[in-house]
Amino acid sequence: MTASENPADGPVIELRGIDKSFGPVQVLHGVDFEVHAGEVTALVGDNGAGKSTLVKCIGGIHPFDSGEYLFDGSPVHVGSPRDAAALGVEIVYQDLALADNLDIVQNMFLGREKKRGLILDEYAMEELAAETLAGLSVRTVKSVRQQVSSLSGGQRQTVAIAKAVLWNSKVVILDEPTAALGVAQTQQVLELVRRLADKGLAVVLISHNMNDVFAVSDRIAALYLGRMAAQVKTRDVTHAQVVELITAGRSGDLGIQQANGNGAKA
Ligand SMILES: Nc1ncnc2c1ncn2[C@@H]1O[C@H](COP(=O)(O)OP(=O)(O)OP(=O)(O)O)[C@@H](O)[C@H]1O
Repeated sequence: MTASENPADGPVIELRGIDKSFGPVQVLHGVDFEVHAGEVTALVGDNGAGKSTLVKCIGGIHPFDSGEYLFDGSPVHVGSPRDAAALGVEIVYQDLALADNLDIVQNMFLGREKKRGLILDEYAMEELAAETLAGLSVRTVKSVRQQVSSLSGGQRQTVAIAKAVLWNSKVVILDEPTAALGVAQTQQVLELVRRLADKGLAVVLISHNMNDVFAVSDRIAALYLGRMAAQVKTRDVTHAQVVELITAGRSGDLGIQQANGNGAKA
């Protein structure tokens, strides 16, 4: 276990004072954000608050204008998704980007196929795909050779998450993974999200669903109009306070200490 896998240690990712504009429009204003190993950090905020933009800065898709990006405590330059992947940062988007006409193994290794010489090592990929799914206690998928088009929404989300953790990821960012799912499938995906953190990964969960946020997160980071309104321990806040943070950018009865994520430990 490396230092970053111990939740008692510092954040895996720490962003300080991130500013980001698109042309004349400033979308992120001095945003500080931390994610910790072994924890689920829910990133919440109203439509247009800047959640996707922040995550795309973390994933190297958008360069930010100013601010610092620290990984395991050291400053890094993440200028492309490849840089982010090299650090072990993977983003699973809501629209998933799985190829329907390919099977689970082909999807999980798409663009990063294992080869023996010039030949695809189908057996090794099959085994690793099955191992990864089993390691995440995913039992709903019958065969790793199943076409992705035949999977349910929850199974697709599961495959997309398994694909992200296949590459020794340290940080997995999930963009609204339950948005299109029914009750039972949402439950399965949330359990998987929790297991990822329990295995030592740092998980960021973008969500509009307060029930999901409170069911699975350890911390909540609330963006309001491109500013970080608060980062708090989930156990230190109520639904009503989080809703206030999202809709008004503050919560009257939330202490400054907590708003800075330094709330008293229970
Ligand atoms: N490529 C872009 N060019 C110009 N403006 C952009 C671009 N991407 C995002 N924006 C603007 O930045 C702001 C924040 O958008 P962003 O998608 O980050 O919000 P969000 O919190 O993820 O919202 P939602 O919950 O609706 O997905 C919005 O006003 C949006 O119009």
